[in-house]
Amino acid sequence: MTRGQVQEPQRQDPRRLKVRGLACGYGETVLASDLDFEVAPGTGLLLRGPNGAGKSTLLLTLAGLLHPLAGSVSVEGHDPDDGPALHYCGHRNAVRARLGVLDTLRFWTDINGATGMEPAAALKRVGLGHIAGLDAGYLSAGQQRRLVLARLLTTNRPLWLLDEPSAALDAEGQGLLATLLTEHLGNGGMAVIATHDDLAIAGLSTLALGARP
Ligand SMILES: Nc1ncnc2c1ncn2[C@@H]1O[C@H](COP(=O)(O)OP(=O)(O)OP(=O)(O)O)[C@@H](O)[C@H]1O
Repeated sequence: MTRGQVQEPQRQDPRRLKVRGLACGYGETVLASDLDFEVAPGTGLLLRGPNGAGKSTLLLTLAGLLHPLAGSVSVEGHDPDDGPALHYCGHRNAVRARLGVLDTLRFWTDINGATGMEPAAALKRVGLGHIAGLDAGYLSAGQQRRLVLARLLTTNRPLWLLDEPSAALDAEGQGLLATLLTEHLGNGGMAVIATHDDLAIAGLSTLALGARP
């Protein structure tokens, strides 16, 4: 730096998923407790653990679809004027059988906000461009999963909560998922992903949930 130049302070992205003292479960059944973690821009968290450990339950709690049994979840630094902070993609693909593939994506995009890719371009990106007019009910399991990935692309939201996103995806589809996640994190996004598969992506740490007795 030459004399007289003022160095701009590094603009820190203030957004964070912040979890404090969180317990989640159903009624008297506590599946996980005393959870304290943060997910910062450009990073993600993998939820690991055996069947029934509570990964989906934790994701639902992070998404605000289940009340915490204790503690708090917040997405700090997110401007509500920018719309909802997160995408939640659960086990089910939320596909209506008699609605076309492109129309399904347009339907979601109309609801969620057209802040990302054009639906037709997003379909091509996930490898479904050639069947845009097909009724979504005729998609294979892996193709339905790809359609869900396209939903992430048509509406920009900083935090992706993904439950088994690679389920039913072939090797190429798993590579696509890794690429989309890498790009999302590279753009300052955040992610929490429950999976039994390997996801070779930089910037991920792991939270292991225990087995139930
Ligand atoms: N609504 C509910 N009421 C009571 N118990 C529930 C409810 N939903 C799920 N459970 C139980 O909570 C436990 C954790 O389920 P969860 O789906 O979170 O596990 P998971 O770690 O995601 O498992 P998997 O790897 O099989 O997807 C299971 O024993 C399940 O039966």
